Amino acid sequence: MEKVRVSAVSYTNTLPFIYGLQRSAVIDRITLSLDVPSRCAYKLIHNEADLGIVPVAALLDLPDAEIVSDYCLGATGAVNSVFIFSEKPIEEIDTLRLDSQSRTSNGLAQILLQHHWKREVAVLTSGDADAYVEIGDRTFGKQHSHAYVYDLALHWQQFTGLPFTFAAWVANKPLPVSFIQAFDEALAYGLAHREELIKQLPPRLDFDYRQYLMEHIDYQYNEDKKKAVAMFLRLMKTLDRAPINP
Ligand SMILES: C=C(O[C@@H]1C=C(C(=O)O)C=C[C@H]1O)C(=O)O
Repeated sequence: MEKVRVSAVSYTNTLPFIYGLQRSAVIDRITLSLDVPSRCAYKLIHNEADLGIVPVAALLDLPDAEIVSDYCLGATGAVNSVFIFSEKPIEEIDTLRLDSQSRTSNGLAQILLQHHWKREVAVLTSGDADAYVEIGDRTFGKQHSHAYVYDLALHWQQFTGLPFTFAAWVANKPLPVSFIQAFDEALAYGLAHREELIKQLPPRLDFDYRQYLMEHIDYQYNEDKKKAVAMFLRLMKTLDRAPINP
């Protein structure tokens, strides 16, 4: 069989998965690329990859896709790496700039503005705005750099009572069951060895990697996370289709 083309997120949150894949025989059956989330989505949609950790918002553009793993990038409460940053309270913002690296969090921000905070806000993809969405490692240590900081997974939980799923392992075509099994075992191995991985990360005074990878990111794709995906996709369809990434 040809190698399976895998697109994984290039952020710290995905390192446990990479750690597991690199220590499994499955690594010889894949070509692995590391991409920002919006690019993972693009690759799956345009058949430049077969399997990826794909922002769940992109499922709307992937009619034949299947979530194939028991693991995801999620959170139960605060995630600590997906924010709206602002100098004004959310009640006073008129414009929001999206993050070009995101699909899901761009949608989540707009869902929360419309349905949770009940605000009508103009959405921009570039330029100056009252507030902006930012995801991933670029947010590390930035909690005190803005007057107002909204952790979007925390606000989703307050809005719905549910955990949140940012991205899930998605295949855009049927893959052999034996491959999927071996792949998932490699992911599980990486998660079980997070402490080893954390020891290898360069220490940072302004960010706690252990708390992030052991507590904030919640990797289990369980029933409540599935419910969250269904609810999120339903709410996405209620939005005026936002300008999103390719
Ligand atoms: C928790 C995060 O979740 C991410 C957010 C995504 C998105 O907004 O589309 C996609 C993948 C995840 O990397 C993060 O990046 O900080």
